[in-house]
Parts: sequence; structure tokens; C-alpha cells
Amino acid sequence: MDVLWMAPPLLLLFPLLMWTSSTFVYYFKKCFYVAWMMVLALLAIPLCILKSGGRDVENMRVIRSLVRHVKYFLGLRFDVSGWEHLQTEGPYVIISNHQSSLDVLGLMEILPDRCTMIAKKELIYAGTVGLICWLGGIVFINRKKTSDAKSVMIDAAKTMLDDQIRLWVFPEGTRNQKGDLLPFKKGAFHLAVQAQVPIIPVVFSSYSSFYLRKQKQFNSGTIRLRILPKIETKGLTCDDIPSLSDKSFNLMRSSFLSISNSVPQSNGPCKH
Ligand SMILES: CCCCCCCCCCCCCCCCC(=O)SCCNC(=O)CCNC(=O)[C@H](O)C(C)(C)COP(=O)(O)OP(=O)(O)OC[C@H]1O[C@@H](n2cnc3c(N)ncnc32)[C@H](O)[C@@H]1OP(=O)(O)O
Ligand SMILES: CCCCCCCC/C=C\CCCCCCCC(=O)OC[C@@H](O)COP(=O)(O)O
Repeated sequence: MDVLWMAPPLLLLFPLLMWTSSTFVYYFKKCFYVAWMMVLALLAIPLCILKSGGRDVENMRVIRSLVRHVKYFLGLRFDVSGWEHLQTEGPYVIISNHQSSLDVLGLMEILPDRCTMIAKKELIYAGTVGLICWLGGIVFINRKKTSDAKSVMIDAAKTMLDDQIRLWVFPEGTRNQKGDLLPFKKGAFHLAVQAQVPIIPVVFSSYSSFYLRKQKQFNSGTIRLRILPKIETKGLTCDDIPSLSDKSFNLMRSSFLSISNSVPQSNGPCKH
């Protein structure tokens, strides 16, 4: 009898439980992601030191192989097309849109050999993840000091050629989940022109179908990854940077909109 008496309040609680469960899943997946990446990085640190003895782009092979299974835990899948465009010899610059730290999963899905990234310097303080980023040869820039960032990137152009390294840059310069691309910063294009290497654009489809920060939703989903044909920079000079950047932006934006089935968010209704 006592149990029957409890049934109506429990039934009332059910919708609340359902609601909180999706919020719970959101926080659980996010915490799991950070914690698991920290643990993986802790595992990777001795492996990388044993493999290369310190900071080396070759460590990205270890990092890549350790990260590739993480998508399964989060219910994410990648649908990749354009693999053939990565079959390019020698150094190049990969540019891609940047929505979230989850981009690391897609990045590791297609990361070519001898490829590392440009990242904000604050990432180095992210515990074991920071240390593994350093061991993986990531080039850290201070976004608050353009002159410093530029000189680091000028050095990186030289290192790319000397050491035959590929660099992955997020030309939006920050994370963005507004359903459209942010205007591109110029660093990636200077880098490619200075090194006279091709640019390979990579586009991640919008995460808004499965990952919604405001609504606290993190469902399962498939991310479409499109590797676009390379853009040559041989013979280009500083003067060509704006057109090179515009061309890359337009190609990536139209690909992003077509694979995301999304329309750019407006700034809200017009006020009359
Ligand atoms: C095993 C377990 C492991 C677990 C973890 C695994 C982790 C593995 C690794 C994951 C790593 C993921 C990394 C993700 C990190 C993502 C980020 O951090 S995104 C943020 C950082 N990245 C960027 O900011 C790159 C893009 N930004 C730029 O390129 C910028 O241009 C800039 C160089 C930072 C400068 O910024 P700003 O001043 O705001 O920008 P501009 O307006 O573009 O430039 C001003 C001015 O300067 C000219 N210029 C820019 N660069 C150069 C250059 N290299 N040489 C010469 N001149 C340059 C530019 O043309 C502008 O001048 P103009 O006259 O107005 O044209
Ligand atoms: C002492 C511990 C501190 C904990 C810090 C948590 C570390 C994160 C751990 C796991 C996530 C793994 C992926 C790491 C790569 C994340 C790269 C990233 O997305 O950086 C953000 C940067 O692109 C743009 O930042 P802004 O939005 O411009 O600012």
C-alpha cells in the first residue's frame, strides 16, 4: 500500500527526471571528455618522451592514436570526404573552422604525418594536456600581442621548410558556434605565402544538431568533415594575402553551409 501511495508523486517527478537527465548527460559528457583527455595525456607523456626524447612533431603520431577512440564514448561519428587532397607531398598549411574543443577529435581523425598546430599560449597551462601539446610540437602564440604572434609565425614558416612540417591553423582565431564562419585573421595566409606552400582547407559541419551549449544538450551525432582541394601559393606575395584569404573564406563558408544544412543566424528580429 505504501508503495502505491508513492506512485503519483513519482509520476510527477518523471518529466523532471527526463529533463534533468539530458542536462546531466551534457555535464557528464563534458566532464568525461576533459578528464579522459587529461588521463590520456598523462599516458602519452612517457610514451612521447621514450619515443622522441622530448618536444617533437613525431609525437603527434602517439597522440593521434591515443585520441581516436574518444569519439565512441561521446557518441560521435565522422563522415570524412576528400582524403585524396591530403595526399600532397611536403609541407602545407591546413586551415579549418573552429567550433569547440571537440574539434580535436576531428583533427586527430584526419591528422597527416608531421603535422602540428598553432594554438593560443594559454593552452600550455592546461595540465597534462598542456604538456602533451608542448611535446607534440604545437606552436604557441600570444594573441594579445600581435607583434609577438607574428614573429612566432614568421619563425614557424622557416621551421616548416627546414624540418618538413605541416601546420594546422584555425584562421577564425577563436572558437565560434554561431552557425557561420567568423572573418579570417591573416596569420595562416602569411605563413603559407612566406613558406610558399599550399593551403588545404578543411571544413567541419556545424555541431548545432547535437551539441547546444545554451540548451545544455550533448547528444550523439555525425560530423561531416570535408577536405577541400589545395590552394597553391607559389609566386604569391604579401599583396595577394587579402585575395587569398577571401578566396579561402568563400570556399570554406559555402562548404560549411552546404554540409551543415544551416542558415547563418541573424542578429535577431529587425526593430522598426
Ligand atoms: C593523448 C591525449 C591528448 C589529449 C589532448 C590532445 C591535444 C592535442 C592537440 C590539440 C591542439 C588543438 C589546438 C587548438 C588550438 C586552437 C586555438 O588556440 S585557436 C587560437 C589561436 N590561433 C590563432 O589565433 C590563429 C589565427 N590567428 C592569426 O593568424 C592572427 O592573424 C594572429 C597572427 C594571431 C594576429 O592576430 P590579430 O592581430 O588579431 O590579427 P590580424 O588582423 O590577422 O593581423 C594584424 C596585422 O598583421 C598582419 N599579419 C598577421 N600575421 C602576419 C605574419 N605572420 N606576417 C606578417 N604580417 C602578419 C596582418 O596582415 C594584419 O595586417 P593588415 O595590414 O591589417 O593586413
Ligand atoms: C589545470 C587544469 C586545467 C584544465 C584545462 C582543461 C584542459 C582541456 C582538456 C581537455 C580537452 C582536450 C582538448 C584540448 C584542446 C583544446 C583546444 C581549444 O579548443 O582551445 C580553445 C581555443 O582554441 C580558443 O579559445 P578561445 O575560445 O578563443 O578562448
